[in-house]
Amino acid sequence: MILAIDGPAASGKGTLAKRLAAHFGLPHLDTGLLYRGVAMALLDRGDALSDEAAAERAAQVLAPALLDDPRLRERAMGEAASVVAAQPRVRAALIAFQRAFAATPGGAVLDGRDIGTVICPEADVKLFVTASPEVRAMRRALELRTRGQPADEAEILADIRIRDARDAGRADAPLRAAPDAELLDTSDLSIDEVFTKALALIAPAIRDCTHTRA
Ligand SMILES: Nc1ncnc2c1ncn2[C@@H]1O[C@H](COP(=O)(O)OP(=O)(O)OP(=O)(O)O)[C@@H](O)[C@H]1O
Ligand SMILES: Nc1ccn([C@@H]2O[C@H](COP(=O)(O)O)[C@@H](O)[C@H]2O)c(=O)n1
Repeated sequence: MILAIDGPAASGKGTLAKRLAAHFGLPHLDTGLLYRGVAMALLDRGDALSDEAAAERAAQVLAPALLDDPRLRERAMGEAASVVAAQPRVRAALIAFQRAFAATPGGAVLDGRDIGTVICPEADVKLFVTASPEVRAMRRALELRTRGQPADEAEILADIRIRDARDAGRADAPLRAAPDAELLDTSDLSIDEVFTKALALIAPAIRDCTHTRA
């Protein structure tokens, strides 16, 4: 059973994906970390983020162990990731790893921007998680402050708007809901409420999937 969870930055898709993965006993891949890893490799080497050949090489040799590096979670890395993610050669180099993960026996949960549209268009469950930019900025600011990092909510909101526009506006695998995705706006929902609503939304697909395999 493959669960594809897409949505814009800080919408809560990762939180939901982790929770669903634990609930169904499936492995989870946060695919944003792959693009963050490519960006970090370029920045560490002093390569320009716009150097598509260098970015493609970094994507081809990306080591899964790198995905645990806490620097990947830094705010600037999200912005840098969205620059390299607009490059078709980078996206192409990361497809095989994501599809292999999705093909884990028993299934997997992947979250990102193009899981339901490009990586796993055949996914059994597709959710597109959103929240207003203001709510996302507030949640991200709270998250950063909890980690002891500075957080200016107005700056974060501006970043989020830029990232949304870049992710949705790129030619290759833009951020968008798959036509058969369930939409889930989390703006006015707590983390527990989002989980409960997601379970209700995906129940028919889970039932179909379980019956087909029985
Ligand atoms: N429903 C919710 N209510 C309140 N806070 C939430 C909710 N869902 C997620 N959060 C919090 O919002 C922040 C962003 O959530 P999360 O990391 O899941 O978003 P994301 O969409 O995966 O972000 P990114 O695209 O940057 O990976 C986290 O601090 C998380 O704990
Ligand atoms: N499937 C994906 C996942 C991510 N991206 C790009 O990476 C940036 C960082 O992602 P986060 O989920 O960690 O915020 C994001 O802004 C996208 O540009 C992607 O293109 N496809």
